[in-house]
Amino acid sequence: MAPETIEPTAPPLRAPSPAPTDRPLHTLPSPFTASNLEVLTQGAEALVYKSTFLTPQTPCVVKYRPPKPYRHPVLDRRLTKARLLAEARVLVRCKRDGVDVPGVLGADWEAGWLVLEWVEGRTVRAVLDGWAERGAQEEEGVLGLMGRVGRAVGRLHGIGVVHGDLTTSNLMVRQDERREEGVKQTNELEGDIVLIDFGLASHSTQNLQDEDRAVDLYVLERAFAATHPKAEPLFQEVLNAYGESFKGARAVLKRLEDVRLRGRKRSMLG
Ligand SMILES: Nc1ncnc2c1ncn2[C@@H]1O[C@H](COP(=O)(O)OP(=O)(O)OP(=O)(O)O)[C@@H](O)[C@H]1O
Repeated sequence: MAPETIEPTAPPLRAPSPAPTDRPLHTLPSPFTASNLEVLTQGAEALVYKSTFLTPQTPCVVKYRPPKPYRHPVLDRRLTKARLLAEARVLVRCKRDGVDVPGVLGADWEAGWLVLEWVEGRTVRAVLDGWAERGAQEEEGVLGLMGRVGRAVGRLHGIGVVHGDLTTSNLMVRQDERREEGVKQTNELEGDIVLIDFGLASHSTQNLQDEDRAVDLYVLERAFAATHPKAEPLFQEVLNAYGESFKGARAVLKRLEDVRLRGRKRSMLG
């Protein structure tokens, strides 16, 4: 696809002056309406909604990147488009190569939205918080969960994708479908791991370095230490499973040791 060029008639490259009216910036165009959208999160970059615009029985996720009033409109549109396309491409690639991620159902990069498959379940963060509140028992269940997280990240790295923001909020535990059929899922620690939020992901078959993969693991390790102190001692299980998950995983674990060392030096220097 030919790169977009800024037409000579475009306004000069400076921030536009504030709009004279209080035009709402976060309005999604049709087919989205207030009655088929429910806000899930409001991040700095994106608004994430649960939507029933397809059918009331088929929920989906709408990820909307609203225009940034402080950015030049031409650059803003170009950046939004690039980010949405990058996220959609990585998700499609993952799905194709058997990594469990939400499917892309649609996108309109001019309007700034992406529609993704709804994952029935909870984030690993919520699951581990619940487990800690219940007294951090069922260690075996958490070890199993850790192993599945390690294998899921390994599969991702094995196809040449680095997530870029691996936290326990960006990993979901898919709820067992049997629950919908009335058979209660006995243990919420069970369920496949689904990776979400590929807004910062990068993909490359040639240039992906062990360093990038090791930094991905390091971010996850730090997230566990900061948000789940009770689960941290079990984190080694993530690394054990990761080490077995693809050819080259052990070299990444070796590199992780260097990344940790640099991290420690940095925190000692303040
Ligand atoms: N496909 C999905 N199915 C179910 N829930 C989802 C799905 N995608 C996101 N969520 C929920 O919405 C929350 C926010 O989503 P996400 O992490 O993609 O957005 P974000 O962090 O605001 O995005 P970005 O980092 O790209 O600005 C998740 O933590 C999760 O609870």
